Amino acid sequence: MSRHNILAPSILSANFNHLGEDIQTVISAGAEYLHIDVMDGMFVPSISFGMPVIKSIRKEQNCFFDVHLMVQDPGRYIDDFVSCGADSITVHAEACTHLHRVVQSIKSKGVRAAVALNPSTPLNVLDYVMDDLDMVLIMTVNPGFGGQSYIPQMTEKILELRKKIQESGRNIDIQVDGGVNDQTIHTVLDAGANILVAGSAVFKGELAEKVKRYLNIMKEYQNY
Ligand SMILES: O=C(CO)[C@@H](O)[C@H](O)COP(=O)(O)O
Ligand SMILES: [Fe+2]
Repeated sequence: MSRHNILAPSILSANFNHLGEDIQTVISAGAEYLHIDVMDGMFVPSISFGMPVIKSIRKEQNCFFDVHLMVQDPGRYIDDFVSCGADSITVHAEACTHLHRVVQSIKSKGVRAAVALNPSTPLNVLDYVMDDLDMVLIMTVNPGFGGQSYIPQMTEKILELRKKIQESGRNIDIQVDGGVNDQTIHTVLDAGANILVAGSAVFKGELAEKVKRYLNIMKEYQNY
């Protein structure tokens, strides 16, 4: 079966002094998604950036905005993130009291809907929303910071999710986020992930070279 693999550089690890240029570099090198981490200091300990920053990037970029909301009760902000340019919105299952309602609200705005699971959250919390999802995000670190190490037990979780999706005949992307780098990229692709977020591995290196190298590796897994 043919699989569409996508690289999603996370700007959390970018140098904000020249953010616009660096985004252009990773997109020109072939990255299809731009991963945008929003943190509220409540759901996760850290605070990153929000709507004004995204809006301002959107003025100069028409690439795909993959917005990862690490925000408590994200249903309050769906309209805002759609109007600042999100193409896909990911909410955490753990942050939503009414997950089904939030997913419906994202879909009703005509953008892609995704749910993220923290490392300790089991896959079965998705059972009754799966039909409405375009993507599931398996967190391979505890959310909140860039530059953490991949949690090895998450490989089993990715494998299990890939099996579940295959058996159901659904067409749902599996995104992984956290600790994806030279050491772990083959592991997550082997396990069945097809959208790879990479923050520090891309932005702390030679940007274009890193993106191209990862895309070449991902090509080897197209017929998985
Ligand atoms: O959502 C998050 C962190 O919570 C991420 O998207 C990070 O930005 C990934 O960074 P690396 O682990 O790739 O450095
Ligand atoms: Fe993220």
